Amino acid sequence: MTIEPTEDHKAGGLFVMKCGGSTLAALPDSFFDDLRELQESGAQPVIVHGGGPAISGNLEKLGIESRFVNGLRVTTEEVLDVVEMTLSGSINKAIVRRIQGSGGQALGLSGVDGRLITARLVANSDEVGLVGEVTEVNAEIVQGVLAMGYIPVIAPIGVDAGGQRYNINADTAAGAVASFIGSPQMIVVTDVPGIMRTLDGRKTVLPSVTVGQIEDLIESGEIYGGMIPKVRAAIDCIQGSVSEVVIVDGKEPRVLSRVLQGEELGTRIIRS
Ligand SMILES: Nc1ncnc2c1ncn2[C@@H]1O[C@H](COP(=O)(O)OP(=O)(O)O)[C@@H](O)[C@H]1O
Ligand SMILES: CC(=O)N[C@@H](CCC(=O)OP(=O)(O)O)C(=O)O
Repeated sequence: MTIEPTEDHKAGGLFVMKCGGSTLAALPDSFFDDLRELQESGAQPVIVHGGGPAISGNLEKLGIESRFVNGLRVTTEEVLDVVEMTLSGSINKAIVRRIQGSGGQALGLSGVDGRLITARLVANSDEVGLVGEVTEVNAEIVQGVLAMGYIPVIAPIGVDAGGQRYNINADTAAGAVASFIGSPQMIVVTDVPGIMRTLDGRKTVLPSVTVGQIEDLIESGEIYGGMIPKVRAAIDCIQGSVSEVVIVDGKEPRVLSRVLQGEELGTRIIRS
């Protein structure tokens, strides 16, 4: 089974949207109405979501401290139970319910289901524990769900051949899904209007940045914290089938359709 993106994908074809935990609760109903309209008009959205703040909140309730190394959660088996419960459970189903509430069709999955996301330990697992990097995404499952008329809503948990599960940063997982399914575009929906930098003492959104400029922005400290995995995932997937990654604020009205129509909104990360 193959997916044929429309000639002009910006008018509505296959695209991956990553939705951050920072913004999920703040997304207005109109965001999901826009998504439903896109689905009705023939677009093929694929959602990969985060949920970092909800995981930290659940860990805190259990008296478990959250620790991060370079933006990655230090993940023990005990932490992983909470990560999986939160991402594959409450967060995933909340997104599915909101899409359905707007009249759209959605099907929730985690990377474990059908071995959708195969992963292995990251190189610095001695520091971060059971954190995974993606080795493969089963594109046929994504294509099958889309062909049935549902929006796949994917929680970023990976699994290996031996059945071990891994916690995967949601930006990293979204970039890998975009690459493996051959999506021309990834839209990263977050809580800021794009990549910002301070110019003349004022914070301004950069309309576009190249892969080359990103390293300088990280080096100078202007890109830090949660923005780092986003831009790193962008760099990785832009080297493949994805031609651009757009970082936008989910509270912006009709943000998805406006980005897909090519409106200058947020920050576009492009090859050069
Ligand atoms: N240059 C930058 N421009 C905008 N935001 C930045 C920048 N550098 C770091 N950030 C931070 O990145 C955050 C978004 O990442 P994160 O909180 O992990 O969001 P999400 O949950 O959507 O993945 C912003 O709220 C902001 O604090
Ligand atoms: C390894 C790792 O750090 N995994 C993340 C997965 C969730 C995530 O990435 O959520 P956001 O998109 O909201 O940040 C975590 O445990 O928080």
